[in-house]
Amino acid sequence: HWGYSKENGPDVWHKNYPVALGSRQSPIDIPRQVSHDPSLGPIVLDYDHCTSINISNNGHSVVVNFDDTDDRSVIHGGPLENPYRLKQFHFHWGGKGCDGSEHTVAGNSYASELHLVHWNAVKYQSFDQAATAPDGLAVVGIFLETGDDHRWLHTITDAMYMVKYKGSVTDFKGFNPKCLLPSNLHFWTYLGSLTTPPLHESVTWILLKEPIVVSEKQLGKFRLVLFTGEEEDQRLRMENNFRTPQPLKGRRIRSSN
Ligand SMILES: CC(C)NC[C@H](O)COc1ccc(S(N)(=O)=O)cc1
Ligand SMILES: [Zn+2]
Repeated sequence: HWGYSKENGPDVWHKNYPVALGSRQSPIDIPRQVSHDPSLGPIVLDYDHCTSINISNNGHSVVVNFDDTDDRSVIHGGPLENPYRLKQFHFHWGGKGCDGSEHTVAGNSYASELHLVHWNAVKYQSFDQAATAPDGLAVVGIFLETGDDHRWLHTITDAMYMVKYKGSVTDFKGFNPKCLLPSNLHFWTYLGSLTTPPLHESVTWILLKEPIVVSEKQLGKFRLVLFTGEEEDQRLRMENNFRTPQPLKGRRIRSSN
């Protein structure tokens, strides 16, 4: 099965997922100069009646899942022609003192990257169906840099204790990811893919320019989570669960204000 080690990591994913060598793969490096598109309106995250359900360890990341049976939590505006429904969010991070973001900015990585995953419920009947369509998904990427404690991240890192092992899941209700947003929503946007298998080329990426700040101590709690299940002999710490930047292949990246 795919993972992030030498024998099953990003460099060999193309063997089982040939789209890994495709023309709109993610993540990418965001160059210093990006064309500013004044026609790009602001993105709006309507998460007021947010409905988180649980938090789980899927063996690749820690995921907070949402009830996506109606349009209670949606993102719209920016490059999007429809509202997209919030399905889950998860993180990618590095090892102790090392960077672990997936996208880079002018060649620079951040300590971690948060992905808020949404799907186009106007055009498609389910997340899995939307995930195979070129306009099916919209993922908001938020960079995490180290500094002071993040005032709300502890609710997530405390819950991570409960999902130490692959396959574990625990209740996680009433969490509104709005508390994880930076102060301004200026963004870059481009057409890309899932950054893990099945690597479907179905994602409109919306990357926020302003990182949020979390402490090294809080990031350390991410690394107490394991890639491996409770019944496995090996105990592999979950860290460096990121794919490195992929070829741009002529794609345009647009910048909001
Ligand atoms: C059946 C298939 C579509 N299921 C997909 C699976 O849930 C993985 O979904 C995802 C969702 C988001 C991402 S990322 N890192 O690009 O935000 C990667 C994989
Ligand atoms: Zn991700």
